[in-house]
Amino acid sequence: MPADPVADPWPAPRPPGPVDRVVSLPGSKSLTNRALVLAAIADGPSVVRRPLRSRDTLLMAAALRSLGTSIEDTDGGDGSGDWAVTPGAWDRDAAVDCGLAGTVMRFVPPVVGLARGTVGFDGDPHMRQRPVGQMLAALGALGMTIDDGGRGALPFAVHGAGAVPGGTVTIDASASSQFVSALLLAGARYDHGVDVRHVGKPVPSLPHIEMTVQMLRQRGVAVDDHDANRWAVAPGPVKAIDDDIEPDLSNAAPFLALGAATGGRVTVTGWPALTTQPGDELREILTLMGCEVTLTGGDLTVVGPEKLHGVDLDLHDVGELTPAVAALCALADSPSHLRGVAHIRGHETDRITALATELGRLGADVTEREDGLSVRPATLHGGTFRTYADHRMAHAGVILGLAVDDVLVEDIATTSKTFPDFATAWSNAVHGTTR
Ligand SMILES: O=C(O)C1=C[C@@H](OP(=O)(O)O)[C@@H](O)[C@H](O)C1
Ligand SMILES: C=C(OP(=O)(O)O)C(=O)O
Repeated sequence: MPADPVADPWPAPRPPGPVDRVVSLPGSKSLTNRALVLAAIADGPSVVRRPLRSRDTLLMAAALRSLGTSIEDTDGGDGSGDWAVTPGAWDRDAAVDCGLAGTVMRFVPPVVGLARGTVGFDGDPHMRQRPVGQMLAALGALGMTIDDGGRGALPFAVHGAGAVPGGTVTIDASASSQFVSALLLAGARYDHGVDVRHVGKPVPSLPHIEMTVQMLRQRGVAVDDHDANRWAVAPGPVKAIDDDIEPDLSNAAPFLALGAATGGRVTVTGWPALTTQPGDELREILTLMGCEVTLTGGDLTVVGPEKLHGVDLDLHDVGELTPAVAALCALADSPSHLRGVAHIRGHETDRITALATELGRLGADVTEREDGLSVRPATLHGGTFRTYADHRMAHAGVILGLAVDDVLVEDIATTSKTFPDFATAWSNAVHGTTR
């Protein structure tokens, strides 16, 4: 019988002293899933090099394959090679499992309009709670036929007619930047392109929209993002290009925290000099917390201070970093305020409530706010850190385990959403050479 991850939580390893470690990380989820979608609607075959192979990206590959795209492992399937993508005739009905991947639920429906067939979408139980209604309404306004039973949520079906008129559309994307990215990714292949105008509270995670725009431009697509809250994609082909996937800089957070929280040193290799990934912001955040941070020739090194300092941060643009940063704040010697992230209540779980609850259960002094958390210094103790099927909650749990004895992390395997065999990589990093 396999172990029950809830009944048998994972003992988070605690290093005996400051660590000195060099780590290489798997590829970026956000870059891999965009590269796959763009390759599938491109004007010829291409290769996604060093893709992330994790639950979210395997679900994306499966979704695109089910439409009729060929995605082949260039190494015969041992998991170390690239993905060769050949666009195919999208002429069939299909069923897409979104799992808990926002990128699958949001990026795939807009391209299904280009297919001929009816495609059903569903996912994990919590996926039915995650926001998508505004995006489905926008697709309707652009000329697509969606059947969501009036729920504005999973499960829903998209009826592809082989072409999408496109044009101008207004959307409230304050719940997720992925609504905008999704429309832009498909937009060049719509008859009139797409002109997306956001109306509502500020759009979160803007670097992820910049990532989308940059990847479209790299493929010869004209995008006008001159005005705030407006993105216009001109109609035309998406050029097939081979793409190298950067390491996932958001998943670097726990590994950099290993240096930060132990007063040790961790180097992450392959850090890009220029990137649209929000994880790059960790350099600034960790510096503010008292770390020494240097980027030399693609090696990012973090040296932790004797004691981390609290921070007052608006994480609106980089909300996915909140769980790791909140865990570090709970280890700091002064108060912290993390603001601007109301939208992360719609992530894999309500991350604000989950963090307040679980940090609090281990003794942290936390106040939950509508748009974030306040954390004051307190003496933490061991216990079970629940993860709510959220990979980044698991990252928060293991970070606490660096400085607190007997932290048990529930369902460590939930990290497979964006990181293959995280538990082994983490144990190796923690138990590596110590100074
Ligand atoms: O486009 C993307 O790849 C992502 C956008 C962000 O979503 P939200 O805008 O919903 O926060 C981010 O949090 C998510 O992890 C990945
Ligand atoms: C919000 C996240 O994921 P998703 O792509 O499922 O929205 C995340 O990875 O932190």
